Amino acid sequence: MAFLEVNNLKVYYPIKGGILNRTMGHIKAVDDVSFTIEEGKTYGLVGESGSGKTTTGRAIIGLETITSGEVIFQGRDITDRKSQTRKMRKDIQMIFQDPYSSLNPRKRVQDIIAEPLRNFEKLSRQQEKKRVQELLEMVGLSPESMVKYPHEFSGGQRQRIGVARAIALKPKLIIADEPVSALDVSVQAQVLNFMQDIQKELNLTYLFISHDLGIVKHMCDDIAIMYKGRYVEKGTNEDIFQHPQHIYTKRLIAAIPDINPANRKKQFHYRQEVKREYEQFYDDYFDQEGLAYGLKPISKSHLVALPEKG
Ligand SMILES: Nc1ncnc2c1ncn2[C@@H]1O[C@H](COP(=O)(O)OP(=O)(O)OP(=O)(O)O)[C@@H](O)[C@H]1O
Repeated sequence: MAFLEVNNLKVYYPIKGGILNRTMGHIKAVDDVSFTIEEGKTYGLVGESGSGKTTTGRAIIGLETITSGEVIFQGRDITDRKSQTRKMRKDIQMIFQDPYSSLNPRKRVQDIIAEPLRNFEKLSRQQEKKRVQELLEMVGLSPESMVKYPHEFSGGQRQRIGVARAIALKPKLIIADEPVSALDVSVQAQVLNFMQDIQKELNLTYLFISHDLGIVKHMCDDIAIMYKGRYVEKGTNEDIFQHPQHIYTKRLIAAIPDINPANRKKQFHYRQEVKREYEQFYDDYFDQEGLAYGLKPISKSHLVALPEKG
């Protein structure tokens, strides 16, 4: 039995218009996406802005209405949020992208971290304080942090507070939506390493959402590349980085900056190779079905990426 199973997930948003505000069509934010995650592993969802990563994560946790498909968590169907038990809701938590806006600026750290505990567990004042202290210690912050407000912390520290809140209920699955993209590069590595440590310590499973393939390479066991709500390619970390099949994946890999001077020549040649393949693919694509897809071939640079070939 897979730990988390997502089958044929679709999330469509209606496009309203006209004087009667009728539904004129749909934005297919997630369009027929399926994957499984094994316990204790990290599954990466990668793609450019608007590809449907966040919607996928939010749909799993019940924050978006699912148009069709199913979500099975530890053998139980949790597609419909109403059917989720309190226990299931505790078991899946989310870490948000922006540690600056996701923490309530008017609340003290103690109240921020204790909020899920207050919703789900009946603890005495004393027990709650002890638990918050333990959580702060776990994420590497001092007990004095309890009485401070979010603005008194750096971005990396705030994301640690976000993690402390997410793990307060001892969840099993954490959906981490771009957890480090709002942070300085120098702090990103610290937070990512810390997330890996805590994963081992608590046997957590991650659904890791990112637009940054370099980070995903570092973090994820299995990876799916998304484009316009659909999968372009999925596989193990090795499949994706050592043997990418799709030109879109190859372009993303070619775009990862390599700061090691020893690799520059290799990377230059790889980029040239990918560019040639992309141009060939682009020509084939527009010969066959360019107009059907509704894209005007204005110039090659006009396109960020192309959909799956055939
Ligand atoms: N509530 C909504 N109503 C209508 N359209 C939406 C809504 N939420 C998302 N979308 C659309 O769904 C598509 C997928 O959005 P989503 O946020 O999942 O992408 P993403 O890959 O996470 O992008 P980003 O990295 O920029 O957050 C986009 O075209 C977006 O405009």
